[in-house]
Amino acid sequence: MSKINIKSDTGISANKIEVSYGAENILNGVDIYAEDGKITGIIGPNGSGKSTLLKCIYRTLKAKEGTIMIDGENIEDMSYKDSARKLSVVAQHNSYSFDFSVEEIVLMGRNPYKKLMEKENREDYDIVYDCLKKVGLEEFSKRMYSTLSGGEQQRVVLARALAQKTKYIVLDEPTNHLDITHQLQIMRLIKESGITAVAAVHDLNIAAMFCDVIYAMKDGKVVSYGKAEEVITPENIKLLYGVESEIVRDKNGKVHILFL
Ligand SMILES: Nc1ncnc2c1ncn2[C@@H]1O[C@H](COP(=O)(O)OP(=O)(O)OP(=O)(O)O)[C@@H](O)[C@H]1O
Repeated sequence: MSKINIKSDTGISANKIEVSYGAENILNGVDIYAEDGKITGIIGPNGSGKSTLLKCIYRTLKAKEGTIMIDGENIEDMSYKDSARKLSVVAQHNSYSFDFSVEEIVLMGRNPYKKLMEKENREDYDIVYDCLKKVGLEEFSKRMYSTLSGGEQQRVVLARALAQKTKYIVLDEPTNHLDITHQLQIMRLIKESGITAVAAVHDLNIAAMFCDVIYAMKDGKVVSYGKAEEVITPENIKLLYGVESEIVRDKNGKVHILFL
């Protein structure tokens, strides 16, 4: 693999990240770089370390070794409030200890801009309703989150992340639970919003359609990275998943995978 071309003052870089649970190494010196304005995809089989890497970036896990830099600043030197103004998250599993309405959950996206006990204002509500509209859920604002389907819940969590108005977003399988209409809607929304995204994506065709750069992970290491056509090859699919495949191009020239 060639050297990753990192700009030191913009984007998100994960540098030589190592994580272990007990004696088991989960990430073995992972380097990735998410360039401003691009969607960076992370693919790889179950258990390859995608979520673990994303958790280090969104600060629910501290790496044993290595650094995460956002716009040239080490996240360890940032307050949680400051990093939450830069980076929002759509995690893989989202449950709440108490039941909240959809509106209340999306309003949580405004917390990084509030002082302790400060009330939401008109602008916050306008942002919340604009984001609910973007994910097609404005009619659901008063519904309780627990009563929504898995796909509707996923879109609420995305609306909350968008309401945070960050430059960067981390998404752990954002199309999980979504039917194909909503998978395409959500990925287009992320692409068109111009937000810089780092996303773990299981569906290789979705990754090929929407990601500008793809990193392929296996056993806690990056084994390939580049544009979709460089990474999504029959050889890499065999290496990652042990499956035979054929790559064809759709009418827009995007790679499309046929599993054999
Ligand atoms: N808290 C933990 N304790 C022990 N092992 C863990 C813990 N969290 C994750 N692991 C292990 O780390 C490995 C990587 O997990 P991770 O969730 O990062 O994989 P992934 O690539 O995101 O997988 P998936 O595609 O299934 O979501 C797995 O083998 C998992 O069992």
